[in-house]
Amino acid sequence: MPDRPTFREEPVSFVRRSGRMSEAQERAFVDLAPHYLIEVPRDTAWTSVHPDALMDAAERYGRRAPLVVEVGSGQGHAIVAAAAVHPDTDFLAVEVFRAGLARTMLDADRAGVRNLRLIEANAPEVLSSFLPAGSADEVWVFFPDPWHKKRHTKRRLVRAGFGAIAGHALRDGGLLRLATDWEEYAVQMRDVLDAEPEFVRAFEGDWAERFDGRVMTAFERKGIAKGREIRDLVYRRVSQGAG
Ligand SMILES: C[S@@+](CC[C@H](N)C(=O)[O-])C[C@H]1O[C@@H](n2cnc3c(N)ncnc32)[C@H](O)[C@@H]1O
Repeated sequence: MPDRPTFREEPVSFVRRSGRMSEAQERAFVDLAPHYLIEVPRDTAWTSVHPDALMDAAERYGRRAPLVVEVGSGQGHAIVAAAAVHPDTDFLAVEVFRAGLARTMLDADRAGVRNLRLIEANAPEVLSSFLPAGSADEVWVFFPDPWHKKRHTKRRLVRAGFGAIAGHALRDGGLLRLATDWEEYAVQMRDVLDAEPEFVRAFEGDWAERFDGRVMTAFERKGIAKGREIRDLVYRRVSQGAG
């Protein structure tokens, strides 16, 4: 019996966007991907990470350092900025949006960022299959698609079961940081993670303080412009049985 979730049977939290990439973006894939992009061995379906593949961080980054993973990194604004100011930490951006990955590589290259790698794949698969257990110090989920229509909420990334998926990749004591401008999704995230035995709240009161390592992205700006509250959450992974 397989002991990993089979993601092809689950609704995914993204739609594949078509649309052409600009010339610069196409070039990023040719010129910059060899340095930045980690090719993940795949199963037959596009999104399926091969269940036997495992990332060797020391080989990928050429050293051993704390690892921060951002899932759904979009254009890469947050992770490129963080990688630039924390050269002693390794960063991994996981995204399905090719033009966003291209933009991330171009910005990283321009900023001289070398401690960043990118993966084009369905994030839950990367967290649960490709990253070795306990290999990440932090997992970030900033402004995930809210899928606000009732019939779509099952597509949300942070839903029942997500704690186990993120918890697999995180080391004991590691942090799961989240932010959203969608109040009802924020409440769902908190309910889901409060119920996960391997996580405890790392904040007091109803919501966490704004994470000062998170730069303002277009999604946050848009939420603020629409008068929405930005909600931050942060959870600490505890070893099973200790929490
Ligand atoms: C609303 S955007 C936010 C981007 C970025 N975090 C920010 O704050 O600017 C959400 C992003 O998550 C990506 N995404 C959604 N589901 C994903 C998944 N399962 N795996 C990888 N990326 C995903 C989407 O392609 C999109 O770029």
